[in-house]
Amino acid sequence: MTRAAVFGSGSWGTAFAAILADAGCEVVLHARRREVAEAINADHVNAGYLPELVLPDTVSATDDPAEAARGAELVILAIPSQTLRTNLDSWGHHLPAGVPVVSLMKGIELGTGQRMSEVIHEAAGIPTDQVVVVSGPNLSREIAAKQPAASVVACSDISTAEQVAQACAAPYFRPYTQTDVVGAELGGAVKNVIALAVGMAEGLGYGDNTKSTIITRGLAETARLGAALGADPATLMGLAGVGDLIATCMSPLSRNHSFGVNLGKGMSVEEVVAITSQTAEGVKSCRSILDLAARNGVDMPICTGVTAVVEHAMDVRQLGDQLMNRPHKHERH
Ligand SMILES: NC(=O)c1ccc[n+]([C@@H]2O[C@H](COP(=O)([O-])OP(=O)(O)OC[C@H]3O[C@@H](n4cnc5c(N)ncnc54)[C@H](O)[C@@H]3O)[C@@H](O)[C@H]2O)c1
Ligand SMILES: O=P(O)(O)OC[C@H](O)CO
Repeated sequence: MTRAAVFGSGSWGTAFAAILADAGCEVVLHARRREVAEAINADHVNAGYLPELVLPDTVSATDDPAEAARGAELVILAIPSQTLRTNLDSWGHHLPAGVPVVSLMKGIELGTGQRMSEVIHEAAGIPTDQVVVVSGPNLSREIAAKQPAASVVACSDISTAEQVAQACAAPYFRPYTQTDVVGAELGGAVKNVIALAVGMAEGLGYGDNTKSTIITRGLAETARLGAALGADPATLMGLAGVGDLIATCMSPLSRNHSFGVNLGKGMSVEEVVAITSQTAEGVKSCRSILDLAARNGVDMPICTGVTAVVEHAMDVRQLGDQLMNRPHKHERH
């Protein structure tokens, strides 16, 4: 039985712990707060995040990172992107050597413009051929309800990707292996910003033509960034690209989508943050994605507009006009 350590006991870390357990792993979940770990051990439920999910007996929890990491044959990281480096600086030295380290995060680090796999490599010294990315249309509440879904397991070393895919293959969770780590990570990070834009459009009262237009042109700007950074275009047409883009942009369960809806309805960023208890990665990563695009000479008009709204440089009601009134161009450019 593979022993897996999951760091981050929020929505996705908890749902992924259940996937691993249902795939036959013994799982230790690391929670920052002792009372959360104790409640999970006592009740087999993480009430603050996924109260409807009863965790199997093979999932236990601890607030001690050394204890979580001890003997792990597989490490999973499911914490907010902008706090990953601080977390790894604090307990990354406990991670066992020579085991796959899986990123579930969907963001780009502010300041450095690094993808999460790059942060893991740099901050925890994990060799790149042991860093794995799992990304796809995986809304945690649907996964927790054991509704069928698939995902991409990407690693530069295909045998490591296959090892991780084997460990997380559950009856309701179907992994597909990949070697395009860059494409998988960009698809996951940029779709959050596009989902904010779709949410804003919905909040402003626009319908499905508008939303489909944003999704499709959002995919176009993701593909341009991917091309500049060496991603395989096919990855962005797959589960980690268009698959996740559709799920996140269309679902009321998406935190990014919901955040955008509230902005479109006229709430301020601060007001939405105040009522949002979970991570909406696009709000922080819009700036880092835009900086990464600028450094690579890539035009990302939807990300530019979303960032302007998030940073108070533009009223949400101006976003549509700004996007519609740009010079006309060929669809492929
Ligand atoms: N929830 C989903 O449906 C889902 C699906 C796929 C990917 N993801 C990605 O997984 C990552 C984690 O998302 P989530 O939904 O589990 O988030 P969440 O907000 O539900 O949970 C975040 C977890 O990280 C912990 N954490 C550690 N250090 C922290 C810090 N300094 N500040 C705040 N929290 C800290 C929190 O305690 C919490 O357990 C994100 O990058 C997200 O985009 C989420
Ligand atoms: O709730 P969101 O917007 O963070 O999206 C969750 C997942 O990334 C969907 O695949």
